[in-house]
Order: sequence, then structure tokens, then C-alpha cells
Amino acid sequence: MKIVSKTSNPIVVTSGEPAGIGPELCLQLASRAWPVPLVVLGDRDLLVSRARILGLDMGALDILHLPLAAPAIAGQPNAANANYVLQMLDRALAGCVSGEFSAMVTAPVHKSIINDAGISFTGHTEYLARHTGTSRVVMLLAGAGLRVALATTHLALKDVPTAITQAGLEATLRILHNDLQNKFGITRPRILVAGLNPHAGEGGHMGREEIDVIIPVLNRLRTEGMQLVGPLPADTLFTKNVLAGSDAQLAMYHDQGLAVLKYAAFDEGINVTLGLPIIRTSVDHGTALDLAGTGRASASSLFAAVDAAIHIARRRI
Ligand SMILES: NC(=O)C1=CN([C@@H]2O[C@H](COP(=O)(O)OP(=O)(O)OC[C@H]3O[C@@H](n4cnc5c(N)ncnc54)[C@H](O)[C@@H]3O)[C@@H](O)[C@H]2O)C=CC1
Ligand SMILES: NCC(=O)COP(=O)(O)O
Repeated sequence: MKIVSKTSNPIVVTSGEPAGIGPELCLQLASRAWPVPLVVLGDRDLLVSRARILGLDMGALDILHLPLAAPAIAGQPNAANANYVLQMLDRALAGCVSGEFSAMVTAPVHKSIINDAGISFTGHTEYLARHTGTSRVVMLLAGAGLRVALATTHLALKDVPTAITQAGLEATLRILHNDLQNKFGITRPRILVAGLNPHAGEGGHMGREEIDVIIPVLNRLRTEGMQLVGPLPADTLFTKNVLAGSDAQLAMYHDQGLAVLKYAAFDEGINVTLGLPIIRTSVDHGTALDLAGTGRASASSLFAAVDAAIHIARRRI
């Protein structure tokens, strides 16, 4: 997919689940002067009404209107709005592909309510991969000096071991290595790779995925010059001494890596989808239905996600 876009083109921000904190976080974007124009995608009346309730100044916030299907009540997601949420992603993606937008930044969506509407959906990551015809992408969350990538994303824990294949792991490491160079400007990335099992399998006595899958892939890619360390026991991979000098850390599954990242960097963390033909960054948190409509949710992750999108877009030119 060939994308033609200029860094100066606007960044589109999808406001996410209308009953969640996304709309009110997007309104806070108006409080800063950004070096690139921003366009917030969502229902104008919803944004105006949240701004009024919370006493937020919308300033000159540029809104690209997309109508809700049903009224949105803060804290109470409605499956009737599932298509609205996905239409925002489709519109933002189409604009990134055509070059209208230089990048997309996503506020959180509520995955289960989309599924309740009868639409199979596991996350933006997989959705954008499918809708750009990309066979493999990599989820990476960054913050507090960590860059945590995942070998598998949104799937049941019982399905993780079989999802970690030599071909999949090799593709993941190639994307991670390539995007650390191209999106983050790291010439020779040093990547720590976690094992799947406790103690990285204890020499095969506590699981064989390290021996049968992970080690052969690492050995193969090392012959190409990639700096790969591991498989390391995941419980000590994130200790200070082991992390020293690393550029990224590859976890084998969602909570193995993201629990650490969110402990270290929940306020400032960002999520980047690597391997896509477009630039997509996101917040590191979810819809926080408990905070929606209260004005108490922090917009710092959204601000960091916009900053990251600007940074990556500038590198691409
Ligand atoms: N990028 C996305 O679209 C993401 C969507 N989700 C979805 O969000 C929904 C809720 O997920 P949860 O696991 O409950 O995680 P969550 O991140 O929505 O909430 C977890 C805790 O963090 C707090 N929190 C979240 N964002 C905050 C913010 N900006 N400022 C202050 N406190 C904040 C919440 O109040 C709650 O106590 C799920 O449907 C999940 O799939 C989760 C993560 C990312
Ligand atoms: N926990 C991270 C997460 O769920 C983000 O998912 P996605 O919607 O960015 O794919």
C-alpha cells in the first residue's frame, strides 16, 4: 500500500467509545498549541455537550463530525453505537491512506460492547491490520524508558502457546527491529526477548517453547546481525541491570509485558502499532467508564500519543 502524505497534514484523533473518557480527553487537546493541525473525529453534539458539562474550553478545536447512532450516556456504553465507533476508525484510516491525514491517534474503544453488537473485534491493532491487508503487525507500548512489544496480542491465555510459532516470532522480530530503526531512529537496536515459561523453561523441564520455538528463531536472526538477548526469564527481564542498554523488550503475551509497562508508566505510556503502512498511535489505557463524564481522567497519555505520532511522522519524510 503506497501512502502519500505530508508531515504538515493534520493528525486525526478518533474520540473512541462515546460513553467512555475518550471524548473528554480529546476536548483537552484544545488546551495546547500543537505544531501540526489536529482534527478530532466524533459526534459534534456529544463533544459540545461534554465540554459544557465539564466546563472545558473547546477553543478552535477542529471537529470532523460523525453522527452517533444513539444518545451517549457517560459510563454506560450502548451496543447501538458500536458501528459509530468503527466508522471513526474507517474514516481515519481512509484519510491516512489517501494522505489527507499524516497519522491517526486513537482514544480507547470498549471491545466487549462492540462484540455485544455482534461484531467480532479484539482491538484497533488487529482491526487496522485486517483493513490495510497487513498480515502481521506488532503492538508496542512505550513509556518510562521502556519499549515493550508483544509476540501475541488479544487472545485467551490458553491459546498463547500455540500462537507462538517460529514463523510468527520471526516476523514479529523483523517488524520490531525494522520499526525501531525507522520509527524510533535506533540504528542497531538491542532487543531483550522473554521466555514463555517460568524461568524461561528451566532448560526444558518447565515447558519446551523456549527450546523448540524461541531459541531457533533468535539464533537464525542473530546470523543476520540482529542484537537479540534471550530468551530471558520474564520475571527478571524488567529489572534495572538486565534492562540496561536495551532498546526494546519483547514479551510473549499481553499481560507479561503490559502489566510491567503500566506499572511503570501508566500516566505517560503510549501504544504504537508497528508494521502498518500508516502511522497509528494510541493511549495506553482503556475507556475508564468509572471516570467518564467526571473530568477526573488524565489526558497525559493522549497528549503523549499525539506527540509520538508527530515525532514518527516527521521521521518518515
Ligand atoms: N486502546 C484501546 O482502545 C484500549 C481499550 N481498552 C478497553 O477499555 C475497556 C476497559 O478496560 P479496563 O481494563 O477497565 O482498563 P481502563 O484503562 O479503562 O481502566 C483501568 C483503571 O485505570 C483507570 N484509568 C484509565 N484511564 C485513565 C486515565 N486516563 N486517567 C486516570 N485513570 C485512568 C480507570 O479509572 C480504572 O481504574 C475494555 O473494554 C478494554 O478492552 C483497554 C485498553 C486499551
Ligand atoms: N492493552 C492494550 C490494548 O488493549 C490496546 O489495544 P488496541 O485497541 O490498541 O489494539
